[in-house]
Amino acid sequence: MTVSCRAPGKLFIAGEYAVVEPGHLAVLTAVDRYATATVTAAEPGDGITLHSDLNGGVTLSCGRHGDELSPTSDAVVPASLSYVFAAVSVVHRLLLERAVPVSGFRLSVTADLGDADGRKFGLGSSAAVTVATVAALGQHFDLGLDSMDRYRLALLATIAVNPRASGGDVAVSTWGGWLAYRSPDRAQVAASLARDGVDATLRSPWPGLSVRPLPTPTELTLQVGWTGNPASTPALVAGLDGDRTTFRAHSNECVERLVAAIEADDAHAVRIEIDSARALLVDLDTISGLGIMTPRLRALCDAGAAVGAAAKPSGAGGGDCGIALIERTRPAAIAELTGRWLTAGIRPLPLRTHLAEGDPR
Ligand SMILES: Nc1ncnc2c1ncn2[C@@H]1O[C@H](COP(=O)(O)OP(=O)(O)O)[C@@H](O)[C@H]1O
Ligand SMILES: C[C@@](O)(CCOP(=O)(O)OP(=O)(O)O)CC(=O)O
Repeated sequence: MTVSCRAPGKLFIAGEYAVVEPGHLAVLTAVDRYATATVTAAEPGDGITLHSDLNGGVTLSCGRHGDELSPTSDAVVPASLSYVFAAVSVVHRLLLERAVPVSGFRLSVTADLGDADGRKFGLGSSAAVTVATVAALGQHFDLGLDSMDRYRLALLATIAVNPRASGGDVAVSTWGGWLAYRSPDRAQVAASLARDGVDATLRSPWPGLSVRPLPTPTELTLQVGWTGNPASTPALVAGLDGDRTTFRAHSNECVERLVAAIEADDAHAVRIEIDSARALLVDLDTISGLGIMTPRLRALCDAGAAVGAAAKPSGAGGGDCGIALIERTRPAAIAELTGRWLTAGIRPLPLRTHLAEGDPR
């Protein structure tokens, strides 16, 4: 028996950086690029084997030591398998808590979230890989996990690797479509995990967390441009020291208005709030000197302004992708936008929204 599950990548629409603080709001959308996790039962005696297609192929054998999963022999977990290993470890602990017999398996993960040369676009490969792994193991062991369980397990795995991660990417990779997300207090969640275990933490309150599916805008199309430069999100987030209360408050107000505009399918209001979100990021960048706005991201936004699209960096900035929202009824302006991006060395990515289950659009 083989089980295969895929999970989509993501783009931040607004709320980056603010959403790192528990209870703060972001809007994200899932895109039609995926990570896929495949689980097959192992031959008797073969234990647990993890495999990723990254870097030409990486394999790790794992075994149980006490209640923990760890690499067999003295191997360390390679960075390319850190999220997969963390996800398997969390599910493994849940299996032990539920007294489910842990028979051996081979888990293999692939992703198409970068280009053919293996360069990542910043479409949330770590979250997609983590969510796909949890989903595939949940099915393999018949754990009866719903979306909230899968999100929570994937977030527990994610913060084991990167404690500051907001989990917005994990949420949108779980639910798909457009999503309004408020991040939970990850320190409290981690404390609950250490104190009460996985199963109890799945059922406990997660202060700050809220997840709300949004309708996909009908009048606007999302254009995505890749700067060609990969960025390091943890390094950028770590640089965000000092008191950012004002930025976060303004961001929250802006994203709340954006959510209302998306729910009303009001294209004009959506564009206004995207412009405000960009202005807030530009101010944050100026005050903090983080390097969010690279010359190419600035060019990407300037091209948007020149054709009447609302454009901004997506995610931590410093490279990766930017987005532009523009009315579907303006094909000439869309063509001009992509032409300007190409001239500025920005590669348009032909991405579409990965719709949430049951979304009629
Ligand atoms: N195909 C894959 N197989 C296994 N793990 C992957 C794969 N793609 C990405 N990852 C994990 O995600 C990490 C990259 O995460 P990150 O740098 O945050 O990029 P992103 O912005 O795409 O999430 C990798 O180091 C690896 O641990
Ligand atoms: C700064 C952030 O709010 C947004 C970062 O978004 P990116 O899209 O840059 O993320 P990855 O590419 O997946 O690392 C940090 C966070 O929310 O954790």
